Amino acid sequence: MPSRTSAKAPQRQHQNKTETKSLKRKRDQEDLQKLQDAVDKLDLKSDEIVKFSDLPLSNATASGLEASHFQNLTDIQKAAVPLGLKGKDILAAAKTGSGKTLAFLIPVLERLHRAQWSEYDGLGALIISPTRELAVQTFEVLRKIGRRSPYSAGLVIGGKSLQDEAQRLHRMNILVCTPGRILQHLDQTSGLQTDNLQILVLDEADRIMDMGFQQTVDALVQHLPKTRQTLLFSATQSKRISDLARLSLKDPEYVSVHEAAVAATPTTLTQSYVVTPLPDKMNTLFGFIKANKKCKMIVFLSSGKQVRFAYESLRHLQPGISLLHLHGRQKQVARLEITSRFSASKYACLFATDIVARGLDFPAVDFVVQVDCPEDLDTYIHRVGRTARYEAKGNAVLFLDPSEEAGMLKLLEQRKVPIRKVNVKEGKKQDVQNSIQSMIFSNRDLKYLAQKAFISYVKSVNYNKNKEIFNLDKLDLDGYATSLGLPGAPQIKRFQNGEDVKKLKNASRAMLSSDSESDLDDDGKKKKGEVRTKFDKLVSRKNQDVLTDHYAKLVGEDGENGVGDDDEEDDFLAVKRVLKDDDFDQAASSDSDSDSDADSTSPPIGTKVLTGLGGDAPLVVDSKRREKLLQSKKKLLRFKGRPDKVVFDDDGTAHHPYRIKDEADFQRDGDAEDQRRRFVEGEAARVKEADADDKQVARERRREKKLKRKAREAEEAKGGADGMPMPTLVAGDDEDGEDPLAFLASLPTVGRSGSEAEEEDRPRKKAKKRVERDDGSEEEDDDRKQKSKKKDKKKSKSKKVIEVTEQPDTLEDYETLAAGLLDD
Ligand SMILES: Nc1ncnc2c1ncn2[C@@H]1O[C@H](COP(=O)(O)OP(=O)(O)OP(=O)(O)O)[C@@H](O)[C@H]1O
Repeated sequence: MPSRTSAKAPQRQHQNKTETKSLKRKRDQEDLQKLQDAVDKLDLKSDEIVKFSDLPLSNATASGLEASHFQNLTDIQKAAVPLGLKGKDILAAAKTGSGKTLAFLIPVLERLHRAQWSEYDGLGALIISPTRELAVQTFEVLRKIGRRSPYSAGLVIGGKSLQDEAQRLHRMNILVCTPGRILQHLDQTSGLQTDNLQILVLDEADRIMDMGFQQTVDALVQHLPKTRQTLLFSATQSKRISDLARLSLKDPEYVSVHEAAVAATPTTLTQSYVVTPLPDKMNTLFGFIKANKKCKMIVFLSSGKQVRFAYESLRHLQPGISLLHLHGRQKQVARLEITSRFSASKYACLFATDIVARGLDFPAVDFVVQVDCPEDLDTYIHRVGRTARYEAKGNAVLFLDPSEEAGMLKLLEQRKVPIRKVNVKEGKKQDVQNSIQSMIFSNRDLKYLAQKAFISYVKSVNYNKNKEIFNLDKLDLDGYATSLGLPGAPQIKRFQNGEDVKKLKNASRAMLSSDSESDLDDDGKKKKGEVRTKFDKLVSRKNQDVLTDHYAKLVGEDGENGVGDDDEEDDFLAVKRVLKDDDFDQAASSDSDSDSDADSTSPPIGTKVLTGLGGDAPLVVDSKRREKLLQSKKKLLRFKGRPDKVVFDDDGTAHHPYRIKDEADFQRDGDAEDQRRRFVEGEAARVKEADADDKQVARERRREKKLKRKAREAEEAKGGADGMPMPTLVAGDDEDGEDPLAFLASLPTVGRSGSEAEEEDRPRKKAKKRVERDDGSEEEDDDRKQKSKKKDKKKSKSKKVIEVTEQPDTLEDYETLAAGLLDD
């Protein structure tokens, strides 16, 4: 009797467990229905929604928000979240720093919750950001508020092997990505299914929908189902009908909480402008930085070259505050490191391009300084929005050349941006021009950077269509070049024509100022009794060529320190140097017939002659010279004749691989047929021997693998018994078990653990099948237990990919992340 009771006990236990689970499932269903009812009943005009706890949210999201210390909703959240919960398409606009990120992340998590999304359902939500930094930031907020949610989320911002990323993507429920990279995956990664996509979010939507991303976004949308919900957010939202059509929005709700506000910028932001002529900008900037050493500030410049030059030159002048710089041509790891260093700094000055203008939420920024005029008012609004975020105060300063003042003020007024004029205190001004000049004199890299900075600045002004503000004719370019430490302003071919160009080209030395010319005798040497400064010597030096040997070595290097090719400088400012006879020797000559660019007497359109720099020939820099050189190398191959193939013997002597025997020697070796047979037999014996060796090696390898596997299984069994987590392996892992993408991970499944969580997450159909089979015999039951144990083991292995992997918290983690995931 007792034995029968004890045999029935496990069966009863199992039954109890199953009942508990089915009860729990029933309860969950009821909760879900209640939640859905509450969302349906949600009054969009209600003033009673003040706290997140007033919203009908899942427990996971509510507790994630609470744990992240978010309690009260901001205006945009009050307006957009209820609409988002109801599944509406939204076009939302609200000032910078007003909390738009949560306003779209909460509807994302809730939509998946109410659709009972599980890891097996694939991609449910796609969040697109225009820059990698912003994508990383959004991913971080998602991790914070989604810490109790069961979904896996990935960050796809490019930079590394597409294949490595591809292996993981099919497991992700939410992806935060940049447009280019996700399109690449949608085009090439077969495992990434978007058929079920529930919700698409475009953060900084106006930027993503504009010209730069137009084709990418259109192609991207082609991959997505039309039934999805779409949310568009920005501080400067456009309501262009064409954009709405491109995204197939369904009766979109336009939410603009600050439309009636007196200012388009945060009320806690103090905005001023300083009129400082272009040649004085560096002095004013340095003075400003020195006067605000106990502050955190972002200095915006118009291009990466400007940023690099300002950073490199001013850091040598040691302003007494830590300087950082950020631009799009830095390596991804460096970009992330700088972003997190600046975030963590109390006092620092970050020189940056507009890659940080949108969305980034650096804590406690005191000043935003716009040294170069923003390209449009939207850019102005986003740039100044890096300070005075949420409820904090902040200051923004705009440097304007006198020629930019009227036009810019008109724009600011039109867009309701309150700004006042301030003057720089004379005593605070710092003259850094001489220091920069002497640095340039001793540092050729810096000189090169200064030239590039000058060119890119002039180019940015010229390209801008708003000629009321951006007018090259009104700028003192010579003075600007001198302020960058350059001996003279490069003339721009586009503004010269016909005779002027010839004169410029032929009168290279004459192009020096008449003063310096008169200081020199015929040999270019100093006249008796004249005092010549270092700077005069620099100006009159013959070889002012920016393509020094040193630079030539750097050409082609990319990234942080390289001063390599510049994609951006190919057009009217692409400058070109006349190649000397011995420069790229044959390359120039072989090019000369087809490519008149190399001809020193007639520079083509798009060529810029550097004047005022001295030398026998006009100095021309060609940003495409590398490609041309490569092309000509190809051409040169034609004249080289056929290549010879050689093999090296053990002594390193080269031989031709095949040697034809002398006829007499061949006859001496006997009948041709006999020789053939002997050769075939010999080779067959050699192949057989090699085959046997190969088989032996393969056998040994198999044995080794088997031993390894057994050892691993024994260890796993031991580890399992100790309650330790099993090592995680995913398809595509290499043998040593390293997971190349461990960082592309999940929001942890908190609140439920182990098999319980698994049970819940498994598709309901499968669970139902198991319940139906639960009344089997004892024997069958044991059998099934064994099988299910094996199954569970398998599942726990695959599930751990999602559960065990850690999110990147430290910079090193991000480096790992970068190693696997990153660049468009
Ligand atoms: N409900 C809230 N309670 C407290 N702080 C909040 C709340 N919502 C957002 N914040 C904080 O406000 C800051 C700005 O939020 P967020 O980055 O979402 O602004 P944004 O509107 O997206 O700005 P931008 O237009 O510059 O992208 C963040 O530091 C965020 O943590």
